Amino acid sequence: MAGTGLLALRTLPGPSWVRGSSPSVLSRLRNAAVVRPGFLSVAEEETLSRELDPELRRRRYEYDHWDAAIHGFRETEKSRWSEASRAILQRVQAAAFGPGQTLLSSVHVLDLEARGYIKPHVDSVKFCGATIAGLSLLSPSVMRLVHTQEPEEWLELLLEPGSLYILRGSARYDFSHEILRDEESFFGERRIPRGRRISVICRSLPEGMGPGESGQLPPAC
Ligand SMILES: O=C(O)CCC(=O)C(=O)O
Ligand SMILES: [Fe+2]
Ligand SMILES: [Mn+2]
Repeated sequence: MAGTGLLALRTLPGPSWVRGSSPSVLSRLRNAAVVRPGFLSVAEEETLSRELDPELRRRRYEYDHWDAAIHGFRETEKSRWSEASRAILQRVQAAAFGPGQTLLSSVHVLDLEARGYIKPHVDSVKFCGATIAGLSLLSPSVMRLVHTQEPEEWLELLLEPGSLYILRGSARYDFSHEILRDEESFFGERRIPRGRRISVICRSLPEGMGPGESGQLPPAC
């Protein structure tokens, strides 16, 4: 029947910050790819960006990530935080990670310039465990997840400033993730203009690695 696909997409169940190629992929990943818009209060967003901005500004934007996945970025691995930021990171840990999961001791802070973007990749299993949780600051963006074996299966997450996203299990292992460049930054029909975006990313330790071994990890995962 003509138009059925479109009708199906329009009537997909689920929150308005997650879109998917089909109802089945949406329901399969319901707990594996999660967006919590407004996770941060405006004051918390300001706390984080005020703390991070001066540290990031000391660096230059780069155009070749070691695995060539990220363009137009600068980054830092941060392990010392103000008390106010530590409280925020503890909320992230409680919201995204299970009691049995240990986190990497340093948090990945990534600053993408307005024309910066992240190409599709799966975070290395050598350096990162089952769960990735990221806070977005400053600019909205669209994260696209595509199944590595069946590329017709995809999900798009609308990441507004102040939102938290969580990728775990199948969403983390079986799907690549990317942040769309400005020219391609649409959430369905809706244009999401990209500006500078800072993300604060917490990851669990690789499976089977004890906290004592995390010192051997490379600076960025
Ligand atoms: O900026 C983000 O939220 C994701 C970054 C990312 O995918 C990575 O560093 O592996
Ligand atoms: Fe990644
Ligand atoms: Mn990385």
